[in-house]
Amino acid sequence: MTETKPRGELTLRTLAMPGDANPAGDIFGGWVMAQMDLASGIRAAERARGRVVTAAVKEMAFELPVKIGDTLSVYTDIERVGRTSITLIVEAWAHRARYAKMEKVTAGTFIMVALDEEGKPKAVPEE
Ligand SMILES: CC(=O)SCCNC(=O)CCNC(=O)[C@H](O)C(C)(C)COP(=O)(O)OP(=O)(O)OC[C@H]1O[C@@H](n2cnc3c(N)ncnc32)[C@H](O)[C@@H]1OP(=O)(O)O
Repeated sequence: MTETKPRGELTLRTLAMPGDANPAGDIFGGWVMAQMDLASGIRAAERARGRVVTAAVKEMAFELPVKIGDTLSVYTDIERVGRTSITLIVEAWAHRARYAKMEKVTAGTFIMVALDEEGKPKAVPEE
């Protein structure tokens, strides 16, 4: 990866722990996706000013591994607001435990949908 600067707002930071890894010390992709989903939910719920749900995840690629002890930072950028949906570009960056550098490890497109109290899609309010 050649990018040196994350796209979007820092939405979530967390630490990759041994319980999230395989015996080789590589963090499970599902754990990384879960952190990205959480960040999408936080950012989209702020924009929707209410409950949201993940409708789809697209174009996800794991380009570099996350290792035990890395700090994972998840950045979100709202690419599009539809009637009820919010599309976010989500990037996960690892701050390496042993090296003072950040690397983009994964990115994906998350589509979140605003819901009303009955769980039906509802219009995203004006900003
Ligand atoms: C907190 C969590 O993350 S929950 C865990 C995972 N997520 C879930 O369990 C969600 C389960 N799915 C659902 O509840 C429903 O399918 C919903 C609410 C996401 C969508 O319900 P639908 O009845 O299909 O709603 P509808 O057809 O009106 O689509 C709503 C919006 O979502 C968009 N959308 C729905 N599915 C997709 C998809 N696969 N890809 C892209 N956009 C989609 C639509 O384009 C529409 O956007 P717009 O209003 O901005 O034009």
